[in-house]
Amino acid sequence: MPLTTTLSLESNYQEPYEKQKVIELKDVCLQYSINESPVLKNIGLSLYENEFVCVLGPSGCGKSSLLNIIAGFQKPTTGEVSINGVKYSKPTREIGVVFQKHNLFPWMKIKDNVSFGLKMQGVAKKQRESLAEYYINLVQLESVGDLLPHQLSGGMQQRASIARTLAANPKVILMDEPFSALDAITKETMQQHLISLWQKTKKTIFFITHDVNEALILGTRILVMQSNPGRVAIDMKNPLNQSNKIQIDFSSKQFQDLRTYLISTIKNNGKDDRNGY
Ligand SMILES: Nc1ncnc2c1ncn2[C@@H]1O[C@H](COP(=O)(O)OP(=O)(O)OP(=O)(O)O)[C@@H](O)[C@H]1O
Repeated sequence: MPLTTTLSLESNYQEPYEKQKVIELKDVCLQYSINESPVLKNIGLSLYENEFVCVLGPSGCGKSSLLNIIAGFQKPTTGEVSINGVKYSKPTREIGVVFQKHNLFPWMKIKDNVSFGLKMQGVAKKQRESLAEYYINLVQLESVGDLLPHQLSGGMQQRASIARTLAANPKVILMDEPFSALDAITKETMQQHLISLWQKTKKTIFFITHDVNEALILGTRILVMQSNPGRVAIDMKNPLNQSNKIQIDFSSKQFQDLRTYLISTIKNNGKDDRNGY
């Protein structure tokens, strides 16, 4: 696949017609204060059903700001965001968020943490217990449902956070560096868990990471942002990850070339000085 054809300062990514557009950002700009330059400028971006979108970019380029806008936590200064064609500017149940640090309630058992959102939605006790059990099993935490968050390892806590997010049955899951605080082995296991969850649940995932390998392992699509102002510099299909296969050959030339290409583009703030890979 010639990457050079996908290079553009604006996102011109288009999915085949049979895929449903879930999230759409039109001309989104963000300026935190009138005295400061814009953090995000003219972002046009669509996220489609069952996509796993990984977002890379230099520190401070606006990745989390973009995620906060999609989550409805932050209102864009101009431009609009819609889900299934309906504009929104506040958090919606259809979008779940998983952060770098788990946000489980420390005083609640894992099963109660997982069912908390359902309780808030007024779901009957029996039904929320059975849904909590289903999602706890899905993230393979069945033996720890009665424990408190501090009794779990970091990876297990993150899995519980993911179960809590999934239990609310959102269409889209936004993840802001969810595995960056984990050790290398746990991170790898979590990546495998997440791929398997994504395959089972068919959610749209928008996943911020600083780790190029992680983006290449997980993403079906990779965005690279540039800074000052934050824009989408590269929007490409991940040629290594188009068939839901979990194993990627790290020693392959294609993997190494893509990795070098992405790293060089991030270092050069969105520009690839080697004209493709
Ligand atoms: N609430 C805020 N108020 C003012 N400025 C902010 C706020 N949040 C972020 N910024 C600024 O916006 C810019 C982009 O920050 P953001 O956290 O979105 O970038 P990022 O790409 O996620 O960074 P990193 O990779 O380091 O997490 C930075 O200059 C940051 O200081």
